[in-house]
Amino acid sequence: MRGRVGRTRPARREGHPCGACLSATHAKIPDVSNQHRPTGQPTTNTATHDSAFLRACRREEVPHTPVWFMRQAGRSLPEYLKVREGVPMLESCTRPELITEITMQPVRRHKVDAAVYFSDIVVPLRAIGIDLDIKPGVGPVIADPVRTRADLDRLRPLTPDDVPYVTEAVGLLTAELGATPLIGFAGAPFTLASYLIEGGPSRTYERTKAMMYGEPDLWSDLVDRLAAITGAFLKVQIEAGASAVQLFDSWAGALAPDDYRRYVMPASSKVFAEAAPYGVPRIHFGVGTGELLGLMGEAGADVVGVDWRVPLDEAARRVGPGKALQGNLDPAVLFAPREAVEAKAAAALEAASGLEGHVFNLGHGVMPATDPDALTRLVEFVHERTAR
Ligand SMILES: Cc1c2[nH]c(c1CCC(=O)O)Cc1[nH]c(c(CCC(=O)O)c1C)Cc1[nH]c(c(CCC(=O)O)c1C)Cc1[nH]c(c(C)c1CCC(=O)O)C2
Repeated sequence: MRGRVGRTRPARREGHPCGACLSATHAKIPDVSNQHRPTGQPTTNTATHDSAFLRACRREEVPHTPVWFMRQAGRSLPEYLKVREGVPMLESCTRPELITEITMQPVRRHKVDAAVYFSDIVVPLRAIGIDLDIKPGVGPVIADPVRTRADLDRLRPLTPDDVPYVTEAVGLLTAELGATPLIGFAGAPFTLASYLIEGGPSRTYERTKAMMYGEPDLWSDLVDRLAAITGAFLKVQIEAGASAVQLFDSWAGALAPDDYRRYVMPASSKVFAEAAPYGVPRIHFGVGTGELLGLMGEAGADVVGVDWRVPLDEAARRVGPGKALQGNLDPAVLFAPREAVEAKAAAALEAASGLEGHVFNLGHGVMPATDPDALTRLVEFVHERTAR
C-alpha cells in the first residue's frame, strides 16, 4: 500500500538542515519546507515537516486526520469582514500585513491543520497588467477579454518582482505559523483561460470551448502562457516558504475526459513540473471532476482533491495507487443540524479509512453564509474521531 514514488531529490536540497528528511520514511516526497525564506536563514522546521497535514500528503502515518477548508480565509468570519472594511478585494491581496492577518484568522479560530494563503486566482494576472476586478457576489471580471492572437501579447511572463508582496507576506506568515504548514495556490490554465476568454464567470464556457475546438493552436499558446505564469507564481510562494501548493482547476469538470487530456492536461502538467523540484506536495482540485480524477492525478499531483459527488473509496479506485486524496464533505451540509453534519463527516471518514493518505476538506469552498462555529465543531469532530 505504501510504496515509494521515488522522486529524484532536487539539487537545492543540499545543505538542508533537516537530517530527518533524508531518512527512508521521508523519502517519498523530499521535503524542503521553509528553507527558501527570504531572510536566507534556513530553519529546521522539523515540526512543520512532521505536521499531520504534510504527513498525510506524503501518505505517512498520522496522529489524526488533518483538516483544512478551501476558502477558509475570508468569507463570513466577522473578524475578516472587520479588517476588510473599506479595502477592495484585490487591494487587500497586495498588503502583506493584511494578508497575514486574514490567513491567520481561520487557523486561530478553527484550529485547522494548515493555512491557505489569502489571495485569489486572478492576482498573478493582475500583477502582469491585465485590467480586471473582483466584483462582490460575481467574481473576476476582465475589462478586455482575450480572444485573438494579438491579445496574447498582454500575457507576458511573471517574475518575482511583479509580486513582492507575496514574498513578504509568505515570509511573515511562516514566521507566525510555527509548525502549521502554509498552502500556496494558483488557478490552473483552463480555469484562468475561461475567465480571460469569457470576460467573467460562465456556466457554459461557450467562447472558451469555441477557441479550444475552433482555434486549437491559439488555445494551446494561450494555456502555455498561463502555465508559465502559474508555474512562476507557485515558485514565488514555495521559495518564500509555502510547504505545499494547490492548483485550482475549479471549472475543469465542464470537460469530457478526452478533451481534458488533449487540450488541458499538457498545460497543467507543465505547472506541476515547475513545482516538482522543490519536493513540496502538489494538490490538484476541481469541481464535478469525477470522470477526470485519474487524469488529474496523472497530470502530476501528489494529492487529488475530490468533491462530494464521488465517495472517497471510489475516488481512490479512479485515481489509483501512489496518491493521497483530499475531501470531500458537501459544503451545503454545514447548513444542516450538528448531528447531520457529523453523520456525513463520519461517512466520509469511513470511506477514507482504507486510503493511503487522506486530508479532510470540503468538496468545494466554504459558502459565504456558513456559520463559523459549524466549521470549528467539524474540525474538533474529525480530530477526535480519528485520533490514533
Ligand atoms: C474560481 C476561484 C476564484 N478564486 C478562487 C477560485 C478557486 C476556488 C473555487 O473554486 O472556489 C480561489 C480563492 N479565492 C480566495 C481564496 C482565499 C484563500 C482561501 O480562503 O481559500 C482562494 C483560494 C479569496 C476570495 N476570492 C473572492 C473573495 C470574495 C471577495 C469579496 O467579498 O470582496 C475572496 C475572499 C472573490 C472571488 N474570486 C473568484 C470567485 C468565484 C469569487 C467569488 C465572488 C463572490 O461570490 O463574491 C474566483
